[in-house]
Parts: sequence; structure tokens; C-alpha cells
Amino acid sequence: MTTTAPVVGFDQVSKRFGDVRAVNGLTLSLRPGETVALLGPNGAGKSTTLDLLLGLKQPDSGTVRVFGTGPREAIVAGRVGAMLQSGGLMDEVTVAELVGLACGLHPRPYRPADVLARAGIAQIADRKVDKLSGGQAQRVRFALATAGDSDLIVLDEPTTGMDVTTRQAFWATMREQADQGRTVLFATHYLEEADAIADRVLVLHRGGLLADGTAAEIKAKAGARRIAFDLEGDLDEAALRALPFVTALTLSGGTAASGAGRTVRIQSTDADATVHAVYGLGLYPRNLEVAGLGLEQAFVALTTAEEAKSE
Ligand SMILES: Nc1ncnc2c1ncn2[C@@H]1O[C@H](COP(=O)(O)OP(=O)(O)OP(=O)(O)O)[C@@H](O)[C@H]1O
Repeated sequence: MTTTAPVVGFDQVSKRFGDVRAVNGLTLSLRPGETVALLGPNGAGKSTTLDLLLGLKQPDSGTVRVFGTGPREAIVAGRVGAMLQSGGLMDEVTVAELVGLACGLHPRPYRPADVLARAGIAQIADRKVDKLSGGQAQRVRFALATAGDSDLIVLDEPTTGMDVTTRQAFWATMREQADQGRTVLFATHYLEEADAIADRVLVLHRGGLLADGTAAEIKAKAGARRIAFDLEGDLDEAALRALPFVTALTLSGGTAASGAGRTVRIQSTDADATVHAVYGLGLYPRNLEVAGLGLEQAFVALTTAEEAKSE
């Protein structure tokens, strides 16, 4: 029986900077063909994790394997393409020269013209790299990450600075890469991107893995649902906050003084019981909606609950 090494394997990996545990006993394994989003609040350890994976930093303890070898060997073999957050682009060279260089260094290069076209930067190929807008520079970084036929593409906040159209085009291109069987790992603060694109979501918190699953599983793990309804007339906010199973409540629309209709939004860990209790207060909720949490709300609920635990 043959066993295939995971694309990426972290085993009890830790990395400290002084007193800060940037990555703390992290164990994870990525399988071929997965598109994986790495989420976490600021300082959770996302960039450090990617740096460890790319061999740019060495763990204090634990092991990092990429395609069964050390990160450096995997990169030298051309198996990994990376787009880093602040990866400085060389000054004084044109986009075409820089992409040509990246293709020249890759063991399994694509044609530079194809790389430029795929990244949507053919029309700015002659421009100096230090004269690009933020979104254009991101596209150039993406071109460098896809200069050759790599099996794993690692992207650190790839769409930061891109406008909506550029972002959509970027993800369409990325999907093509994934559909060809590549593994894609991206760190992002845009949770809607993770929800729409990733097959698997890893939530980091304080250097450890807080959640690992599909976006649907992460939403379910947060264990709460959203309830929204409108109320007319006097509204007793304290009574609403005291409803059973409520974990968050916001009011919008008219003010109590104006008597205009107000919209009540509630997060509840038992929506049926909460709605039942709303009627129990003698209220008449209109336009009642009950829905699962979005990934963003689930992420906030999970990380806030974890913060509360460690305080
Ligand atoms: N070179 C360094 N020296 C000292 N501390 C560092 C260094 N790099 C990272 N850290 C610290 O390690 C922790 C994790 O940082 P990291 O950049 O990995 O987080 P992140 O999840 O990528 O954050 P962000 O979402 O803000 O980009 C943070 O507390 C950060 O301040």
C-alpha cells in the first residue's frame, strides 16, 4: 500500500518572539486539491504560520513538512508558489522583466506572456514596478506566485487593496488553479471570500487552531442563529435582552421616543425558545426571520467566546 505525504504537515509547531507565542503547538495537515482559508483576528499567527510553511522562519519546536520534505526542498523543486503580504517588488524593473525573471527561476515555468495574461497585467507589462497602484502590485505578486506549475499556492491576504472587479477576476483565476488539482492556502480578513471560495476553513486564535472544517461546519460550531423582526410602539429593551438564550442584541430604525417601528436583531443559541419567549412577552413581532449565522458572525462568536475563556 502506498501512502501519499500530505501537501502540508505541521506537527506540534511552536514559534515565539520574545514573550509572544505567535504559533503555539499547531498541528494540521492539508490534502491535495483543497482550497483552504486561514482566518484569525489580528496577531493570531497567520503570517507566521505561512512563513514557517515557506521556510522563511524556523520553528522553535515541532516539524513542518511540505510534500514530505522540508519547506526549502519543496520550494527549490518548484512545488510551491507564494504570494506574500508585503513581498517587496524590485524597483527599477518592468513588470515583464520581473515576471520573466520569476519564470526563469521556476523549474517548471510557464511562458511569461501566459503568466502576464492570466494575472491580467499584460497591458501594464512595460510599466516600472515601483509605479504601480496597490491593486496592480498585488496582481504582479500573484503573477510571481503562478510563474510555474506549482502544486501548492500560498497567498497571504491576496486581495487587500484590490477593487471589487479585480477581486472577482482574481478569485476566478484562482478557482481555475484549484480546479486543475492544485492545493491553495490563503490567509484573509475577508470572511465572505473564505465562505465563497474555501472548501475548508482554519480559524487560528493565539497561535492555535480554534476551528477546522467547512464554512458550514464553522457556522454550526458557533452554535447560534440569527433572529430578526420589527416591533411597533413602546419597546422594553431590558426585557428583550433578558430573553432566554440571547447572546447578542441590536436595535435599529426609529427611536423609542418617536414610536416608529424598530428592527430587533438577536443572536440566540436556541432560536425556537427565544422566539417563543418573544410571544410570551405579549409582543407581536412582524417580518420575523430566523437564519443561521454568516461566517463572519460565526467567526466573531467563536473568537469572542475564546477571548472570554482566556481572560
Ligand atoms: N518578527 C517578529 N518579532 C516580534 N513579534 C512578532 C514578529 N512577527 C510576528 N510577531 C508577533 O507574533 C504574533 C503573530 O503575528 P502574525 O503576523 O503571525 O499574525 P497575523 O495573524 O498574521 O496578524 P494580522 O492579521 O494582523 O496580519 C503577533 O503578536 C505579532 O506581534
